[in-house]
Amino acid sequence: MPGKVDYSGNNFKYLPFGSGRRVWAGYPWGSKILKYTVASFLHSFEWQSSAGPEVEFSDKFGLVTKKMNPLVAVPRPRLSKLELYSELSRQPFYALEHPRTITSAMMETNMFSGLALGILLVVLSHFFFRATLRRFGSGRPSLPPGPRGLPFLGYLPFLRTDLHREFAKLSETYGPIYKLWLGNKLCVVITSPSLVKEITRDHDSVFANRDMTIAASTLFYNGKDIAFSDYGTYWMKIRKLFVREMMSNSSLDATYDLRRLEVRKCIGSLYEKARSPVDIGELVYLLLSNTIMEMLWGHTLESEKEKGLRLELRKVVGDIMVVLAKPNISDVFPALACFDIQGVKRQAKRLNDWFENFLSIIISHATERKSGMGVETDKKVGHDRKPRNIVQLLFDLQMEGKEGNALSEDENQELKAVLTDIVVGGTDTTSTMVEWVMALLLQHRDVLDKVMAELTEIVGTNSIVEEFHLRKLKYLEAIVKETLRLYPAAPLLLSRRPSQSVVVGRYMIPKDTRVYVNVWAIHRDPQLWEDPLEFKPDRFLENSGKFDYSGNNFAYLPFGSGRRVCAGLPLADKMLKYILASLLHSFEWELPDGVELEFKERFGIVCKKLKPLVAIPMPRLSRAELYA
Ligand code: HEM
Repeated sequence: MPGKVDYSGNNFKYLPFGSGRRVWAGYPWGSKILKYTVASFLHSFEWQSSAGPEVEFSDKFGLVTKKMNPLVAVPRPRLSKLELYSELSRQPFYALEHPRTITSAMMETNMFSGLALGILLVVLSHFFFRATLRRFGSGRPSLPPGPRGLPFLGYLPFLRTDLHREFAKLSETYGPIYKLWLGNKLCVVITSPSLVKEITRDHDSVFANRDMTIAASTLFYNGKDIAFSDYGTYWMKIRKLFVREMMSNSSLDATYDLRRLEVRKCIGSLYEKARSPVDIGELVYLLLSNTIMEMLWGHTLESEKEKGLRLELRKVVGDIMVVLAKPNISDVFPALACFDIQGVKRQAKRLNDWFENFLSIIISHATERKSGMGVETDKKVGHDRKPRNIVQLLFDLQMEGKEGNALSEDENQELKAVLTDIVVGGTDTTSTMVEWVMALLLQHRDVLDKVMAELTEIVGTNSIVEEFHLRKLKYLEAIVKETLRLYPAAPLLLSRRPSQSVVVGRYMIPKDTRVYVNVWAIHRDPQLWEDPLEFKPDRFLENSGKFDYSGNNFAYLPFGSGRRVCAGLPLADKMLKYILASLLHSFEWELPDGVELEFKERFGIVCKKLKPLVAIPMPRLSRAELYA
């Protein structure tokens, strides 16, 4: 029995120093000092409680739980010689036979005098150092290297706003895996395919949590959406529903008419504005937001008030992407969160209020139309199948097995969080990429000519682009892939958070670290890509099988990798190519006189062109009806 009950934490009925990896590293010292003090006190004195036999044991709860009332006792010397005390006591403690608290008695002994306290600290640090060495040094991996930063603030004051570039620069000094302290938040940045593989393949489930920030929690109802919810049954349920009902081949086939209608409306409106400058990002954003809304609830926003909201949506979503990526002092110093020093929470709340209003209109439309639209249950695929109304479906799912037709506050928030995700994730990413592709094509006329030739060959100028043409447009596909390489929409993906400490490379990544994957830097690594800064779509023609969007090639990850890979990938892939093919096939594009192209970015979770791309469309199809 004695061997079984020790302080190691292996007997789970007895855990005074904790257990497992986080067992208190100083427990051998702690237990020794405790025994030594008690033995010395008992051996040197006889003790008598000043309260007589009535000692009480009520406690005061805290991180360290203490005795509520100090124990007061009278020490009476019991050793044979006086000199035996002089070694122990600075003051003639032994001689003072009056009541004192045990803690003050301890403070009066030499062991706890100023000098001894210093020694104690050294001893403590020694044990801590040895424990750290044992854990991370000798045999056990250490934390990755990284810049030192300032005490308390860490690297926070040195961070520039374009994190992907800053992180890429730091990796030149510290290598493909390094750490940064942002305040007291430990962050690790990964910049190599083999390490990404460890995170998103070998330890995928450990790294499947997101690192929730105050901004994300405010915007997405405490992580009730798909992108920020923790890995677990709730995330699985909503992601599965979204992918099955909106992203499966049959659902996408069923919604083709909606996409086609919106693309044709966009081409028609461009035809009316032909030969005048057009803001491409704005145009495509409108097309995408209409498409997503049609797919979500079978309707776009049409009343005057709703049109106003529709026009504001792009700005709101753009601001959301920026606020989500902004380093926030409150995240790294939770004690300061109530001050919201940078106003990040206030801004996120304003954006969330706007979305609340927007989504309540959508939800009320969807529930009003319930009887009209209904959820289709037939399994027929093809254009004649009525598309499913996702809002209604989510609503029905929440209502399953319930009486009445009201959602609880929690369920309402879940519904809104998922819808915010789809509207935010589904619009800004794709429209941003269309804008980058068009800008690169206007800069590289040879590439533009080549893709125009492909469109003429595959589609012809007597007809319009249809989705079935897309798989034959190999050069266009290579252009899109090359643009996603140079300007990945989410250059740092969405950060991950390990659910337990784990070794990656040779280094320890502790539980709850914020992990960034710098895809932007990987996509521009000269060891992985020839002429990495050049726009050369042909590299993807030659290696078309080697690079897809699945996240299995860890040198090319525009949609992420592993379990948390982009959930909207099938739609994004289709829409990107369909919109680009339609814009390029229907018009010749020129820059307005005197306008110079530039490629500066506005950093956010989604990295956009800083200055909007403005270009002039000129009709090129054989008949005006093709624009109708
Ligand atoms: C060009 C377009 C797009 C790009 C480049 C893109 C990129 C990404 C990336 C990099 C991630 C993070 C993956 C990771 O952490 O490994 C992501 C997540 C996500 N994306 Fe996309 N995306 C695009 C379009 C879309 C669309 C159209 C939708 C929905 C309609 C969508 C919905 C989502 C969702 C819900 C997540 C979170 C997945 C999860 O955490 O389980 N995305 N996307």
